[in-house]
Amino acid sequence: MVCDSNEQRKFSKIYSRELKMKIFKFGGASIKDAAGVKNVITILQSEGIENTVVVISAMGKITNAFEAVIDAYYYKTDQLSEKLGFIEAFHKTIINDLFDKNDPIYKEIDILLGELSWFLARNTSQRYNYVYDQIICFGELLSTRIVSAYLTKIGIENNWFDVRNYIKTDSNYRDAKVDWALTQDIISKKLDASKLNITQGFIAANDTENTTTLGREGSDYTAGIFAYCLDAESVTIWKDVSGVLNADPRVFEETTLLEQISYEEAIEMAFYGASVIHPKTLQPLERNDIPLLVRSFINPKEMGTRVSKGVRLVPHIPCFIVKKDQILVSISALDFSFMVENNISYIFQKLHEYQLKVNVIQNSAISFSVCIDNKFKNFDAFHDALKKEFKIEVQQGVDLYTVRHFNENAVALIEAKGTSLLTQVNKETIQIVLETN
Ligand SMILES: Nc1ncnc2c1ncn2[C@@H]1O[C@H](COP(=O)(O)OP(=O)(O)O)[C@@H](O)[C@H]1O
Ligand SMILES: N[C@@H](CC(=O)OP(=O)(O)O)C(=O)O
Repeated sequence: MVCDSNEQRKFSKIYSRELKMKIFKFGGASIKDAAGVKNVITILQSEGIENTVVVISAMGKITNAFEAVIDAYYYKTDQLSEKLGFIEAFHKTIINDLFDKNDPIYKEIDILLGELSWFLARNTSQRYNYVYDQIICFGELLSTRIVSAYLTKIGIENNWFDVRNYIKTDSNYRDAKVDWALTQDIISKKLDASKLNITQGFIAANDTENTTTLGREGSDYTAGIFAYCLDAESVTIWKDVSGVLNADPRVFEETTLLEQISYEEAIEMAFYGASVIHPKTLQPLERNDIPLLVRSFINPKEMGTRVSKGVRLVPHIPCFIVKKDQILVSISALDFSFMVENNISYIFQKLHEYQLKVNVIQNSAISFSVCIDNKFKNFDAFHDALKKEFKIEVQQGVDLYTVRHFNENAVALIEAKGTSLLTQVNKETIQIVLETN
């Protein structure tokens, strides 16, 4: 029988879709202890383990523990061996709970910790960001070795690989940019799509094989990179919450699950500071129209949130995003002249130079206000650089609330939390800077 070309196209689409890969990402919270590792394996078994890439972060809060090692090493404090001891003991406790004493994992962990000691002893570089990436990567190398070994122990064949041989970046340590063409070429040629693949999130390598990283909390982004390069069926990020909620549950007592949101909505939420999805993750998915599912590793039977193209927000309710500990700065010229293009562009240049992230901007004829994040602790230097030419008023420790799809009740809820210092409204979004104490 000869199929017409439409039929053929339909068939090949269905067929190729069946062969498409799934990408799963498990963050630190999901594997913070031995019970967490077992739970991840149960989820993999019930979801199906073929044609899958599993991207895994460092266990629990171990990346923070590695940052303490980096500081002790770089600034030569006497706490280095204590900080290293904590990391070793943390992982050994987990493997003691998961494996028999003669399991090869003990040797693998010792080899990795030996490589780390070797680096600490031999490194001569003074470049902080380079040193940071060469050390921080051991969190993900350790966690993925443990998960892979546990799968092997219980008889599930899997393919552990070093993601640094797949994702290639420039040499901008701690915030490296992906070389998409090279990465796609390597992934499409090397990755065995038929297997259960286990690899690291967050880390990558440059063209001289040095480790680079994609920015803190970058494992979601790694999942997005694999999904894009493999034109995957979907990406599932497994979290300790039921999905994307309409507010951060650590700040708001009552929250509602968003069952369905568009990429655009998710990008807006991430832009305004919602920390549940890493902002860079969505772009590669949106480009290839790959759905992102955010599901609970605590209740894996629940559907969670589906992020996809052009869909309505369901349910259509106000969504709250909070950024704590911001600085509100109001800047005006000393001679009361207008704040126009030339001085505003000069101020922006300085904000960029001192790595101050601007979250709200408002200007009037003679003053210009910005609400900023002082993540890199450069605010005092910025203030010193500007105070000779401008009058600057500063209010530290304020909170920035953003409400998407706001209504009267939502605004009243926020305003009841403190004194409103600045409000900015546009069609879908209101931003309120609050003093709360
Ligand atoms: N809008 C939101 N919806 C769901 N969770 C949110 C939201 N805003 C903030 N969170 C917080 O994000 C946390 C999950 O993100 P994160 O800790 O980075 O996970 P992981 O370690 O798995 O990457 C949740 O525990 C929750 O407290
Ligand atoms: N371990 C890295 C990368 C990451 O994304 O972790 P998590 O998925 O636990 O947020 C970090 O903590 O920054």
